[in-house]
Amino acid sequence: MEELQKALNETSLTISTLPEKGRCLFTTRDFSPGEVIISENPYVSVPNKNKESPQSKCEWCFSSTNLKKCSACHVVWYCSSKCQKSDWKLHSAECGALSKVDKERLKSLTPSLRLMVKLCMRRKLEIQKIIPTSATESYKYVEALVSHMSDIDEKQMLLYAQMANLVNLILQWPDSQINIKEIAENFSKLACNAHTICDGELRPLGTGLYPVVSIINHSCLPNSVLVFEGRLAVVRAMQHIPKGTEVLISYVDIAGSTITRKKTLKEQYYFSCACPRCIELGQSDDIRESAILEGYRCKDSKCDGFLLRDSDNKGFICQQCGLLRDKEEITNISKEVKSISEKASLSLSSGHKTEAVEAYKMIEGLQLQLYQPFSINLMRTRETLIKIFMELQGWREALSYCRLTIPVYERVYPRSHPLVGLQYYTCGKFEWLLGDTEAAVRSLTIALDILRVTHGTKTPFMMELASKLEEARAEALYMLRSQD
Ligand SMILES: C[S@@+](CC[C@H](N)C(=O)[O-])C[C@H]1O[C@@H](n2cnc3c(N)ncnc32)[C@H](O)[C@@H]1O
Repeated sequence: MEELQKALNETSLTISTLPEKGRCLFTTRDFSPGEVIISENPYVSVPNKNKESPQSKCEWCFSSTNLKKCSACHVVWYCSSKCQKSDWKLHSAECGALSKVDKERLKSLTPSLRLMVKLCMRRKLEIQKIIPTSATESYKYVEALVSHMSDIDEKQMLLYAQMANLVNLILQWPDSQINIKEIAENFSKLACNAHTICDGELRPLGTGLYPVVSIINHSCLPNSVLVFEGRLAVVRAMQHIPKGTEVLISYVDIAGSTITRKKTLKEQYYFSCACPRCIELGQSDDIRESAILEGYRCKDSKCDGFLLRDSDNKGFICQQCGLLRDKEEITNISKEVKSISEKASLSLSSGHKTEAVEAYKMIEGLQLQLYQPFSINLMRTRETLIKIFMELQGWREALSYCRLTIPVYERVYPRSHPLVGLQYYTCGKFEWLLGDTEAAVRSLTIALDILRVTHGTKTPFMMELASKLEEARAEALYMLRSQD
């Protein structure tokens, strides 16, 4: 760790340990908004391949274009010989094992199994000195990661043990070289330390283990943000961070109520969050906010009061006008939403997009009767409608739903959050496509102001955004001049 501490000193960071959090990363100088605090290449990474992201991706850079399959294992793809060469030391070892796996077993080779196979391979190659270690890259930093083995239940433990056995079957190493218990523990480490690698628009591309970035703890009011530039994890300051402050990112979607966030963090990361937002739990402002985000609306459609469960458990009482909303009425609408949701997702997965639009619009209508206008469930339904309308090239409908989500985004995320910037970016793109140049300039300007802090300015994604804005500005100016 001394070696790592020395390397971190050069980037104005220091590792400390707090009894309630374990290891933490602190700043040793001030950081300005948008400044890179730390960046790290993955120790191991693997692209995703699932229903939501079915296309193959380059094993090294995650690109989905110009792909060629590895001719030996037929599992891994590369977009260029440069990427193939960069991955060669690790892949040549993995390739040998994968080529021996029979076709049936290959079908059940999930990204997490592959990530673990790569982790075992990298450890072995480090011991054999085929892959060198450095001050920031070494298996010893994987060993230092928290595993929460004592917190996981028997069922989970059994699952990890079964997965470890599958890894063993793939590796086919002699008994002396394999430690099933260590592999099972590493699965547990991946669950609370690995990061989803996303593109500039925060769409998931893969999973990576970044042992140094993994030292950073969580807050529901983070001062930093983790984004990816290809496979490189980059942590940027979202605000001014004074010297001596703990660097904090958010591990989960911070849009939920305090109860929801705390529950997710406890289930996945085994800690009780005591961040400045979470310590408000149970206070009147927090109760009100939770009821607005996740609770029901008043029976009187003209009243905008929030509802709390009544003491007799008959239903929910509006805190503004005192009306009772019957439990049974709420249950009936919720059941209807559930049943239409099942049909809607079925239509969507089977490619019947027009049918899916109708179903999601019905859900939206029911949710409008059920929830507050700032409801997170309602926002999620509208996000789905935006996605389907984009696929159907229904730009006008997509824009109107996008505009409806922005006030909710601005309420549930800090102003400087990348998701707020990206929603403005989406809105600006629709406005531009629909010829509303002035509105597009407004939306893209807000998007650029937010995203230059979270994403920097030099990535292809940010350069594209900047050039779109320039184009929109030039067109707006031209239109103004031609009106004169
Ligand atoms: C990715 S690791 C972060 C580094 C970790 N503290 C360590 O010692 O290696 C995630 C784990 O850190 C701890 N952690 C992260 N954020 C925390 C917080 N705000 N409060 C308490 N524990 C936290 C939890 O044990 C969690 O499972």
